[in-house]
Order: sequence, then C-alpha cells, then structure tokens
Amino acid sequence: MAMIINGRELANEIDGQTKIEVEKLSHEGLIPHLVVILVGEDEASQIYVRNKHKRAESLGIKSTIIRMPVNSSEEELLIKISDLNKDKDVHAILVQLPLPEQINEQRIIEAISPNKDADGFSPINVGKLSSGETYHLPIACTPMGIMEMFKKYSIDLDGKNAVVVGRSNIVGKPMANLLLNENATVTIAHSHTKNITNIIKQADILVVATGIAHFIKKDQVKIGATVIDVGMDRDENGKLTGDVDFEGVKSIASFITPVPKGVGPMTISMLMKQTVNLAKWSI
Ligand SMILES: Nc1nc(=O)c2c([nH]1)NC[C@@H]1CN(c3ccc(C(=O)N[C@@H](CCC(=O)O)C(=O)O)cc3)C=[N+]21
Ligand SMILES: [Mg+2]
Repeated sequence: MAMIINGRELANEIDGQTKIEVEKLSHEGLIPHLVVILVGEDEASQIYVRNKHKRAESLGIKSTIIRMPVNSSEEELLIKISDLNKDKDVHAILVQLPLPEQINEQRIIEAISPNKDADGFSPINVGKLSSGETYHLPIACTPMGIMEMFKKYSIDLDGKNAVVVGRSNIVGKPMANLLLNENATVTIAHSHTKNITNIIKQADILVVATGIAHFIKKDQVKIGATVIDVGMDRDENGKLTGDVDFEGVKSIASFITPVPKGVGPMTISMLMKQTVNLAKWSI
C-alpha cells in the first residue's frame, strides 16, 4: 500500500518558513508584493485568485488583485503590465490563465519582466531552466512544488525512469526539465504518443497532467512507482478528482499524491515562496 504524500501538510510547513522570511524582510523595510491580474469573471479563476490572495495575506505578503473586464484588449493588458514592470513597489506579477480569446497568452507572458515573473513562464526564465541554470531563477510553481515533495519524502530521482504525461508549458515541459536536471531519464508522453500504456508502465516516477479524470488505472502502473497527480478534474457528481484512479493505483504504488490536498496546495506555497525570492533578488 502506497504512502500518501500529504501536500496540504507540506504546504503548511513551507508557508511557516515563508512567513518567518517575510517577517525578517519586513523588519528591513522590504515587504514582498504580489500583483495578480484577473481578466474576466471565470468562476474557477475567481476562486483560485481569492485563494492566492488569502494565502498571501496570511503570510504578511502584500497582495493586490487587478480585475479587468472580460472584453479588455491585449493592448490594455500590455499597458497594465508595462506599468507594473516599472513600479518599484511591485516584486511579482501573475496574469491568471486562461485569458479571454481575443488576447494572445504568449504575447502577455513575454511582456512580464523576467525579474517579476511570479509563474516562471517568461521565455528568458524557461530558457535558463532548460539550460540547467538555476541562479535567481523563478520556476513554474506546480513542478517546483512536486520537486519539494520528492525532497521531503526522500524520493531519489537519479537514473530513474520518469514519465511525464502531458506537455503543457505550465506543467509538463518545466517538470521534464527539472527531472532531467536531477539526472532522471525523462520521457514526455502526450495525446499523440503511440503505445502510451507501455511507456507509462516503465515509469519509476510518473507525473500525470492530462486533465482527463482517472486517465491512469492500476494495471498501467509499475509496482512500487511514485505517482504524482496534477489533475484538477470533476467526476460525474461534480466532485474534485484527479487524473489518477487513486483508490486502484494506491494499492500498488509506493508513493501517491491525492486530489485534493496534493499538488494544488503546494502550487500556491511555491508561488508565495517565489514572490519572496523575487523581492529579495530585486535588491
Ligand atoms: N498564471 C497562472 N498561474 C497559475 O499557477 C495558475 C493559473 N494561472 N491558472 C489556473 C491554474 C490552477 N492553479 C491551482 C492552484 C492551486 C490549486 C489548489 O490549491 N487546489 C486545492 C483544492 C481547491 C478546491 O477545492 O477547488 C487542492 O488541490 O487541494 C488549484 C489550482 C493555479 N493555476
Ligand atoms: Mg491537489
């Protein structure tokens, strides 16, 4: 029976350290400041943004939410970002995704200063990660949170077969780079991959980010594998569930993350930590 990785608990532990760090910086006159831009009124996005705001405030981080109407133009958003890039009081900028369809997401991401890139999505920072450079580098928060889980549970990556299912810029690609930097043998599988079941079965470390509820079943998973579920799906009753059939897979894995209380809370903790780091690196 697998050990269940408690993301909620680890997130609280990391938040405790972040809070102490914020107190120290505040005494020195530096109050880390995160600005989140929310365009439109998507229900899920509103909840995420509110959660980030609450977490920031509980840690003493200054948090500002900028709300823009759903029909905002790309130009309007670019002007807002340009203002924030210049504002010395702002250390971290996050534009909540997804954006309305009239706005090109990549163009927006590229406009955020790499030095204020709360998400680690800027091409400069993505390039550094891919080059194995980590000095003062903001990194995508979800994969970072997963790396913290490996560290906390002493899960060795060196020489292991790691399979990342999903190739998004937000999770799959940065995850693969982080695993590669730790000497794992990394395969990225996705919707066009042939014989995906055979590839998944080889994984000592399996990270699943497909957005398909219960995509991974027990019979596809190697005995003793570590299974990380990035899914945030809804089951037939509307309940939050993951990309992994947790009940089945936990009987053969050695470590597994639940949904909720797995990867999700860690993502927010990493965002808070990254905001503090960006503030520190700014001076
Ligand atoms: N620029 C940008 N950066 C992001 O990091 C970003 C984004 N846009 N857009 C949306 C996704 C999604 N995301 C989540 C973070 C935490 C939880 C989380 O804490 N989930 C809880 C449960 C929450 C619930 O009950 O609904 C958990 O898994 O236990 C979920 C989802 C960040 N995202
Ligand atoms: Mg979760």
